Amino acid sequence: MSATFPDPRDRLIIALDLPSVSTAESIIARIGDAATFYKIGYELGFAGGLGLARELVADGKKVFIDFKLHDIGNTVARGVASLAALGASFATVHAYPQTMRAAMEGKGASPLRILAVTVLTSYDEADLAEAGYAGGVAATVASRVAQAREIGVDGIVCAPTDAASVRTALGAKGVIVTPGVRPDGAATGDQKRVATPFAAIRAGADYLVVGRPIVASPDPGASARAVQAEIARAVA
Ligand SMILES: O=c1ccn([C@@H]2O[C@H](COP(=O)(O)O)[C@@H](O)[C@H]2O)c(=O)[nH]1
Repeated sequence: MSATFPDPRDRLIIALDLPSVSTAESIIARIGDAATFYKIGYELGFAGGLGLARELVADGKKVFIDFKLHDIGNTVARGVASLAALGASFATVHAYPQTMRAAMEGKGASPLRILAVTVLTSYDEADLAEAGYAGGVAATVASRVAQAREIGVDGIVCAPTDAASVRTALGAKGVIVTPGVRPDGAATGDQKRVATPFAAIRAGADYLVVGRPIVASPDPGASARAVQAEIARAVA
């Protein structure tokens, strides 16, 4: 693991994949102090969520902006500089070398950590082949992690099922963030490479991203605390 976490709450990142700021605010209020870290992606980000991100930062929460940037270098660097100014803790880019270099340049001396997305957790071997990548999931993840490490990116987003091999390739220094996390019995939805919170932490993940199993739960605070209890069991 690349960091120490005195509080298991800090290792859970809740994905606010919700249609409006008011819906997100209501879920955040119900979760209360059970969460310290929120992720904002396309759905909420394109519905006014960047203002909410600023408010969360002002309230002392950590914010992950998950727009998975990929564009010409100048555009990526300037976009990342704006996310650094917003006070985000994490931001994602696709793991293409030019994009990763531009993002590292754009963040400058800010504490924003750039995470490179390897192979989406909704992809299996057939999806990757259909997208034109012949090498298979494990080899593609390995080659992207090697390039990310060479460039000096701060961390990696990968499936929990890839976390052990990514940790070996990355060494102790890089951060590993795993979406595709599902408590036992939770619906997988469109996620294809999944594991439980316990297994993800044991495989070497630093942070777990969990969305629907928490934000669509009848009691989001209790669901968040259940994931954190599993994280605590995994590190005990
Ligand atoms: O490979 C990836 C990269 C990012 N994500 C994001 O994580 C959450 C997962 O939400 P769930 O509801 O827990 O499935 C979502 O915001 C994705 O955009 C990912 O799933 N896989």
